Amino acid sequence: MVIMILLLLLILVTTYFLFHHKKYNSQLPPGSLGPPVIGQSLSLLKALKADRIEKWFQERITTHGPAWKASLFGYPTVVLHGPSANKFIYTCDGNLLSNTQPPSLSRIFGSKNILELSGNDHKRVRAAIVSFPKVEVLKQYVAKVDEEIRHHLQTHWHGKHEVQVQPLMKTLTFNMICSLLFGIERGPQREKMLPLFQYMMGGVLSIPINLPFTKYNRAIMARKKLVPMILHLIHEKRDALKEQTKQGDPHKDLITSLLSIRDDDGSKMMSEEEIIDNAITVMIAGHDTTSVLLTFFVRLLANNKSIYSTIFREHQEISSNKASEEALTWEDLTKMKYTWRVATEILRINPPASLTFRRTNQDIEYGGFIIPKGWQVLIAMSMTHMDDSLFQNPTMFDPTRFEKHVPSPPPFSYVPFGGGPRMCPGNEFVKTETLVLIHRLVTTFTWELLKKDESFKRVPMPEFDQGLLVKVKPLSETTLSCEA
Ligand code: HEM
Repeated sequence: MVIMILLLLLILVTTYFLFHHKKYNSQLPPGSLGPPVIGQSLSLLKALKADRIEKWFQERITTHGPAWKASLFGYPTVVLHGPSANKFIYTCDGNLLSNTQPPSLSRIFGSKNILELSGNDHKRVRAAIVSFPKVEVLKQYVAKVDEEIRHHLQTHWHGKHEVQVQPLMKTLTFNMICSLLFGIERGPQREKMLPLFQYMMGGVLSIPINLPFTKYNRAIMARKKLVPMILHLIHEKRDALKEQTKQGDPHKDLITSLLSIRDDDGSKMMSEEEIIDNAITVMIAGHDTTSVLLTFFVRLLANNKSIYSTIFREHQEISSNKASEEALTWEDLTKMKYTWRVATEILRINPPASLTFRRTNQDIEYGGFIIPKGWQVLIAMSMTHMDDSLFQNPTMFDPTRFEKHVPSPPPFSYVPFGGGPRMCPGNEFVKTETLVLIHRLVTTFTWELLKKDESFKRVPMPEFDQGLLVKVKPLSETTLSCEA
């Protein structure tokens, strides 16, 4: 019954758009909207699952050029390609191109989440969010990140012969966001929250049917349980702030930061509801993306001896100047330049968030075409990453392309973190977590893939079939040859 109603709604929406765009027929980009309702969604989903989206997009770019129409996920869509298309999507005024999420997602994230906001509201909430995960603040937290990572390795890697990397990277990133961004220390509170977040994340990527036992329903129920927990946290942090107004540190964690931030006229910048919705959004936005990068990094080091050796030397050099249990510092991270270039190249070849959608709020002219009001606009960021006019030998893994002396790629061609006013505010946080983790991994363990060709599906985030199974050994038991 529910499926029938959903199908009917889709047919109505599609019919509306079919008639509505008739007046623009000659000005629409080339391409076809495909079979009613389904359009090309199944074919794109299939390509995502098989990790063949570049081929899928390239075939259509070759046929139609850099702008073409299709019907995807229930909406007529214009798909764009190229740095200027990226710039258009990332910098276009929110009144023309909105980032509105489907209502099913807003029920999980909450209606006041940053992704939904535009104009001054977006600026205000974003200013509050970026006040925490920025370099000046993160510098003070390197030892804390290091402690969290060493505890993770001690608990989940030491003494094990085999580990599943991807689920562990998810646990690590959840703990890292809890510790640094929410100020929730290890213990029962975190443990209660973990399954609730997992249900919510499962719901974000599910079919939005709210019936008992569906993934989507579990996500809605999880949000209901999580909201009072976050509210309690907000009240605790507000009381703590009041008690220590003089010596208190407003940058203690993201939630304290959001509570402390004031407008020019001294009034609060964020309501409790906004803090709750954005705490949830930050967790969902940061969790799978970061854990995908870390998982690909572990896989690369197992597969590429030459890169592994160079990284190993970089980190040995840093440890050789420190006492054995000494925590890492910001200065140490600044010496991990090669490691970050490797991460940058991983993000080029395998951007965790592969597609960016927007919706038009009015008819828009782009590249001589009309994109009618209510249509979707889509870019796949890996398409500019794999464009040989922008990156030489794009399929070759080559971190040297990000060396200082090599000219930077043209603006808006390298976009794993998006760009413009909505560019990911978590990128420095990701960098800190990645550098510290790789340092601790390569100076403590060696590992090899148990299944050399373990594949992954994009659903839409890359998910390894067996979670990326690796065999681990403590470094002390391994004779290493560091010859590149
Ligand atoms: C490798 C890890 C990550 C990647 C690849 C990534 C990627 C992105 C991308 C592409 C966007 C822009 C989306 C758009 O324009 O539609 C974005 C936005 C966002 N990201 Fe990240 N992200 C990562 C980690 C994080 C982390 C750790 C956090 C939390 C600290 C975070 C929080 C956010 C937020 C709140 C937004 C929305 C910003 C806005 O609308 O103004 N992300 N991210």
